[in-house]
Amino acid sequence: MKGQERVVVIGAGAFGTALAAVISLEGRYPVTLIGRDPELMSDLREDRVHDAALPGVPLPDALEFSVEPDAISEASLVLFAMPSQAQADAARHYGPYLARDAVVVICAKGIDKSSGKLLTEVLEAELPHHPIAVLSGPGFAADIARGLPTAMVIAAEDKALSERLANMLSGRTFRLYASTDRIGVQLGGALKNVLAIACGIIEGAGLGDSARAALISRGLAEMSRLVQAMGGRADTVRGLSGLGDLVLTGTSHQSRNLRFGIALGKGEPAETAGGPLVEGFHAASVAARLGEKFSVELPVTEAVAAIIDGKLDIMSAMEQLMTRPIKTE
Ligand SMILES: NC(=O)C1=CN([C@@H]2O[C@H](COP(=O)(O)OP(=O)(O)OC[C@H]3O[C@@H](n4cnc5c(N)ncnc54)[C@H](OP(=O)(O)O)[C@@H]3O)[C@@H](O)[C@H]2O)C=CC1
Ligand SMILES: O=C(CO)COP(=O)(O)O
Repeated sequence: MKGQERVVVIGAGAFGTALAAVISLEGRYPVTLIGRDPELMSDLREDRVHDAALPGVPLPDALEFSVEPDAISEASLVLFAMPSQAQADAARHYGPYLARDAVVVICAKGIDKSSGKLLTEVLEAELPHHPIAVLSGPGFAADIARGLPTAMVIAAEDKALSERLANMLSGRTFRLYASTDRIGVQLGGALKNVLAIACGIIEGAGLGDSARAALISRGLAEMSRLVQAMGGRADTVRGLSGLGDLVLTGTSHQSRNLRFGIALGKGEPAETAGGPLVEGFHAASVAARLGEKFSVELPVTEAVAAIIDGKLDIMSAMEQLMTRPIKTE
């Protein structure tokens, strides 16, 4: 990244708009938000509010909007803020417009379902000449956009790059920590969604707050095992991406994953309660398969995947989890 920095955020949904707004508000770099719907982008330019995604939140005057992919050609930093299952398509579509030394940041929390690969692997295959970083951690789009204090983590393989990105994107209300553990940061973001669904199931089925606390700590142990087996650092998930985000989305009704779990816990079928934006709905089965591939026990993740697939009912899942062989902690 040389010369004048320019930031582009692709994906004019809740998270993309919130990120573009909070970065633009600092006034340090020109920021453009790219969406696909010309009418929406024109309304955003005109009204400076995203009624569907962030109702009532004013967007900064300096924020630019575009539907043109070539708006990214001047950007030194490009944030991919579309859902996990759309990241590969987006890379194929926007890749040809990237500037030669542009850095790409994955802002989704999931695993690619069709390949079973981490999103960094998917984007590296599509965009082999660009460094790929990952942004994750606890932060609801609405909180970020409203200027409430939020801390997240940004991971890049290169330490200097991760620190540069954290400095570049942090501001008065949005604070980023730097990491070099892209595997831990991504898996923390993807697996916490599955565990937030489990917290929701517990709530919806009336199984009590003690069960939720047990699930959060045993879920964390599960995340650490998979991260380590896949080459990441176990302690990463005890930070913002992992524990931090699990505490947020496992307890706040703002979370779509928690709300989906509550609906399951109340007996709604997964097909009607789920949707493209419940990332854990997609990640559960693929994470369970990763557990098998890397010979790691993921009992909670496996139970959530089986409940979603209609292979296990909630009370049987609970019995299975409670009667596993006794272990040391
Ligand atoms: N909402 C939140 O609080 C947070 C969300 N995240 C993560 O951010 C990701 C996005 O979530 P969120 O913003 O809430 O979802 P939204 O549905 O609000 O936004 C998704 C956006 O992605 C766009 N999109 C979908 N497919 C493509 C594609 N192939 N190319 C370009 N754009 C595409 C959609 O555009 P269109 O409308 O044209 O389909 C839409 O604008 C998820 O992985 C989520 O886990 C992370 C932290 C917080
Ligand atoms: O990841 C999030 C906040 O950190 C958003 O969670 P949900 O996708 O469950 O709403």
